Amino acid sequence: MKICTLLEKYPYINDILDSYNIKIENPNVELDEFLKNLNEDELQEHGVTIEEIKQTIFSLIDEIEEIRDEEDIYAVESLTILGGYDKHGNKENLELTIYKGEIISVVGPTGSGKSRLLADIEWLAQKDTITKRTILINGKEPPLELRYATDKKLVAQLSQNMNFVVDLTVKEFLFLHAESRMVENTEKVVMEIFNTANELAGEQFDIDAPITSLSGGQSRALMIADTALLSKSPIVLIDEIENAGINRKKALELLVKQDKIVIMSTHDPILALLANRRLVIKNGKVNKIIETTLEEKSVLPYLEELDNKLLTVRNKLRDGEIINKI
Ligand SMILES: Nc1ncnc2c1ncn2[C@@H]1O[C@H](COP(=O)(O)OP(=O)(O)OP(=O)(O)O)[C@@H](O)[C@H]1O
Repeated sequence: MKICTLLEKYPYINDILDSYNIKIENPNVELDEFLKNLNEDELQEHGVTIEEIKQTIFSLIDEIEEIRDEEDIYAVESLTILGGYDKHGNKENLELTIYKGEIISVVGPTGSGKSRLLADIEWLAQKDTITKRTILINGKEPPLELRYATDKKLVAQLSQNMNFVVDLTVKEFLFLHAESRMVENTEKVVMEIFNTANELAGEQFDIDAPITSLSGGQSRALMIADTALLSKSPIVLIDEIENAGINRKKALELLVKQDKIVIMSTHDPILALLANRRLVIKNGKVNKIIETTLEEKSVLPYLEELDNKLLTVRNKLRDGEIINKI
């Protein structure tokens, strides 16, 4: 490949050459040719050989390609669920495509199969779960390595009973995660997640608090802020966060703002109506898909008012007050 093409594709090569004071006189020559014509004596002053420079350039290219491949994996535009069979073996007539930035709610009676649907998505099922559903990413079967890789997770899960077990402070935990993601400006990202988590949480917490000391609501607020602002996973599954002690509406807005696909199983009417569409599960299959109309959405303020009233009573109970009128 010619030097000019290489530099265009991998501008970091410039930094390598600069560090050895190598100037490019003719960018139209092939890399091998260019390297062959370097002055060995001058390079010796920098304690490096032509072969070593070649190796450094090739390993840089490999590294960049690996990062680019990974970025491609996370570039999810859509997720498609192809139907399988219900609990009685009847066919599930379903071909549903969900696009990034969409919120889908999953509703249905207890035991109907809501968690199973989320598990199928998490597992990127390929007719190999009890429901025989198939999950496609960008309209295609996802690569096998994605299903088994522990470090490349397309799907992040948030659930009601999630707790931290590591002995770190909030700050240490966020720094560790941000550094492992190799983000630029780690401190800024960490503070953004921390502040966002505090906006979502019912009660505030300190950045130096041990994460094991956080309440359920605070832990979930931290996980949601972390998932939205740091995790690469483009698909987020939420299993019943109704009593999670967090601002649910803000949490959903935050995830959608990051262009994630959000799928949540819920019994909470407010959450269900915040979604663009809701899947009604019956006997282990998606029985209906309902678009949330403007008319349905217009009920939201009323439900939110009711919800706030209930919250007031709950707080009064907690504070040992007597409940009379609301
Ligand atoms: N299509 C299916 N075929 C066979 N079994 C199924 C199917 N769908 C769900 N099940 C099974 O039915 C049981 C109940 O399903 P699941 O736990 O998903 O229900 P749920 O709606 O999440 O209930 P809850 O609201 O109580 O959490 C599980 O054992 C699950 O594996």
